[in-house]
This record gives sequence, structure tokens and C-alpha cells, in this order.
Amino acid sequence: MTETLHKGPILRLGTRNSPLAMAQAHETRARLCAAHGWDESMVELVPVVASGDKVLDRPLAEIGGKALWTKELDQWLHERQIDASVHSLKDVETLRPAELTIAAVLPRADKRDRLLGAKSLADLPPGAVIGTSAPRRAAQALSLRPDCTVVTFRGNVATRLGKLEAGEADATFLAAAGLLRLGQDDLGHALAPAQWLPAPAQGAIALECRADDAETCKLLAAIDHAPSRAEVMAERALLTGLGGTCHSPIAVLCDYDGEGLTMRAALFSPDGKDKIEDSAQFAAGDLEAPARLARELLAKAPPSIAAVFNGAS
Ligand SMILES: NCc1[nH]cc(CCC(=O)O)c1CC(=O)O
Repeated sequence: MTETLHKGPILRLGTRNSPLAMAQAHETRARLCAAHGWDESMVELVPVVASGDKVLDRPLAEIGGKALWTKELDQWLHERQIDASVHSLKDVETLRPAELTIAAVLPRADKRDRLLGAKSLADLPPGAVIGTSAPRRAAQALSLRPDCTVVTFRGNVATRLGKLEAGEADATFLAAAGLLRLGQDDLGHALAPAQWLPAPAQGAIALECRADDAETCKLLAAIDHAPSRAEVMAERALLTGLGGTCHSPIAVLCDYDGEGLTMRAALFSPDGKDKIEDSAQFAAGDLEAPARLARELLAKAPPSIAAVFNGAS
């Protein structure tokens, strides 16, 4: 028998401590171990309570935005307390610290949202209350069901399910990928992209490390999934082109079919009354095409939509 000589972990992987984040960290560890022939002890999971998990009574857009999900882990990477961090890419701002790089995107799970509380939006009773704190979900829901009311629903997946159970709303939305990773993908009903597009990079897990840490970059690159990376980088390029933030009701879906990418995108006014949409086909790795689509969308945006994208460069 060969003796294991290594003394500590090879890789310290920072993660938020929510159940979904921990499930994603475990998936990442399993993929790294499979790719490199490691045993589990070689990847140490280092959990943190992120700022975004501390304040739960106000929408994220009001308290500091997506940066609140990454702030602590970015700092730990900077201080070299961890070698890499794992994120739901949907929650990661498009503008990142220059010292960091997305070294891997894992195979993307189901990209769709699921509706909980009713079989479809059309099935909701008149004047139903919908719980969500995502501007995109609120605007999309009101676009299809202007008679409904939206109430703020924050917290992790279990908290939101609890609020639905307690009757705080008639329905809510959760990402299929999150439910899947928590083993609860039997809950609710998937919303078809023809009617309902997800958020940029929904369903994707990204691994970040310091760009100058060649060793870690290489270890992480071994589990990168090129088609998923192509899709989500295109979606993030659209978001960048729109000057989008977590305030912005932006829905987008990019699908790689083995040859190229097809992108469908929609922008909404916050009240859901106005909507513009467009689509484009382009090659994987082309980030100019989604930027062009962003410009085309902005060019035809009515004032109600343009107002949300005032900060766009
Ligand atoms: N906004 C929080 C968040 N960030 C990532 C996911 C789910 C996993 C994913 O979409 O990758 C969720 C929960 C949800 O939106 O239902």
C-alpha cells in the first residue's frame, strides 16, 4: 500500500455557508477530487456568513447589491486565507476585482425558474400575491399578470419556502438549479423559456482565484466546462453592455447547441407594463455580439425601461 504523504489540504475553497452554497461547494470538491485523483481531505471547505445573508428584511438591491455575496470571500482571497472561492455565478457582479479571475465554470444545471404555489401564472387566482425580491421576477410576473401584487421575499431557499408555506404569498419563484442541488427539484413547476426567461448565468457555478496564482488556476481549469462557460460569459457580456445590476429587470438565456450560441433577451419596466425583447445567434467566445444586442435593446427601449438603465455606459 502506498502511504499518503501530504499533510494538509492542497486547496482551501471559500464558500458562503447557506445550505445551497454548501451543496455547491461539495459538488465542486467532488469534481476536483475526481479530476485530480484526490481524496476529500485535500480540499478544505472554508465557510463564511456573507453580508448578503445577514440583512434579510430589505431587498438586496437596496442594501448594496450583489457585492454583498462576494465581499468576504474576495477579501479572504486577497489575504490568501483561501485559494479559491465558489459562487452561484448569477450572484456575482460583472465588474470584479482585477486581481481575480473566473478559472472554471462547472457544467450548468437546469437554467429555468420554477413557480411554486400554482401550476402556471395563468392558474393563479385574480389579485394573487407573489413573493419575490428579484426585480426581474417581479417585472416578469406583473407583465404576465398585471392584476397580481408583489411582496418582498428574501432569505435562502428554505426561508422562502417557509414564507410560502406560512401563507405570506400565494406563489413564489425559485431557480430550478438551486432546488436540484438541494434535492428538492420535485417542488413547483418549471417555467418554459418561451414565456419566461431566467437571470443572467442562472444555474452556473463559478470558481474564482487570484489571477496570478497559476497553480490554482490550473487545478481549477481541469474542471472547467467550455460550453457552460461560453453561455454564461455571453450572458454576462449582455449584462455588462446594458449596464445592468441587481436593480435591473433583465432576463436572458443563451443556449449552446454544439455549434454556436443562441441568445434570447428581454428587458422590462419595473412595473412589468413595458417589455422589449430580441435574440441573436453567434459563435462561442464572441463577446462583441451580446454587447451589440445590448446596444440594440437599449436603442429601442421606451422611457420606462431606459430609466432603469440610466447608469449604462
Ligand atoms: N438569488 C439567490 C440565488 N442565487 C443562485 C440561486 C440558485 C442557483 C442558480 O441559479 O445558480 C439562487 C436562488 C434562486 O434564485 O432561487
